[in-house]
Amino acid sequence: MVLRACGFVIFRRLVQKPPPDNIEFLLMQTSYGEHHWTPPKGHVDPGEDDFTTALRETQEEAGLGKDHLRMVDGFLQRLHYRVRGKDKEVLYWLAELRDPNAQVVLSDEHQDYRWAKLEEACKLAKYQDLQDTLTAAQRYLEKQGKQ
Ligand SMILES: Nc1nc2c(ncn2[C@@H]2O[C@H](COP(=O)(O)OP(=O)(O)OP(=O)(O)OP(=O)(O)OC[C@H]3O[C@@H](n4cnc5c(=O)[nH]c(N)nc54)[C@H](O)[C@@H]3O)[C@@H](O)[C@H]2O)c(=O)[nH]1
Repeated sequence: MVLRACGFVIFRRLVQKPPPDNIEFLLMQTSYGEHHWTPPKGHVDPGEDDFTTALRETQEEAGLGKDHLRMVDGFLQRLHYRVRGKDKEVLYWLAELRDPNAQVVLSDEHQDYRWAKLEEACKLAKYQDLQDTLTAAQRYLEKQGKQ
């Protein structure tokens, strides 16, 4: 059985800085296990579609709902890694926080969060596949900005 989780790479743009240095990614640190950092995401419930999971988990874990977010079309990353002997697939969509000052509200599952520029975000993310995902998001947004 393949474990499956879905979520959002969420970013905000700082108004006081010019692109591309104005992009910050949201990473959250688990309150359990090895206290790893990831964007909001979680397991797909039985019968639930992937995008609904991503929205639900983002609401539950970060207190950010659909109205807080602007979806970025055309970006979807699939990560594959092993967790406790099982294959896991994680899907991340990309969304911008509409109000860069909107408050993140954590659940019991996380003990800390950070808005981080790409370099710091990659350090927190630690895993190469998640670093690649964040880098792909940054490149995607920079490319969009040039069009
Ligand atoms: N007490 C306790 N409880 C736990 C533990 N574990 C879970 N719970 C419970 O489960 C619930 C969470 O439910 P959801 O929110 O629905 O699901 P997810 O968001 O999917 O949550 P997970 O944390 O299970 O999944 P991952 O983030 O995938 O971490 C799993 C492993 O993979 C590594 N890893 C992480 N990201 C990457 C990556 O991008 N790339 C690579 N290569 N590796 C990566 C990571 O370092 C770790 O070793 C919690 O409420 C807890 O009750 C635990 O160790 N102790």
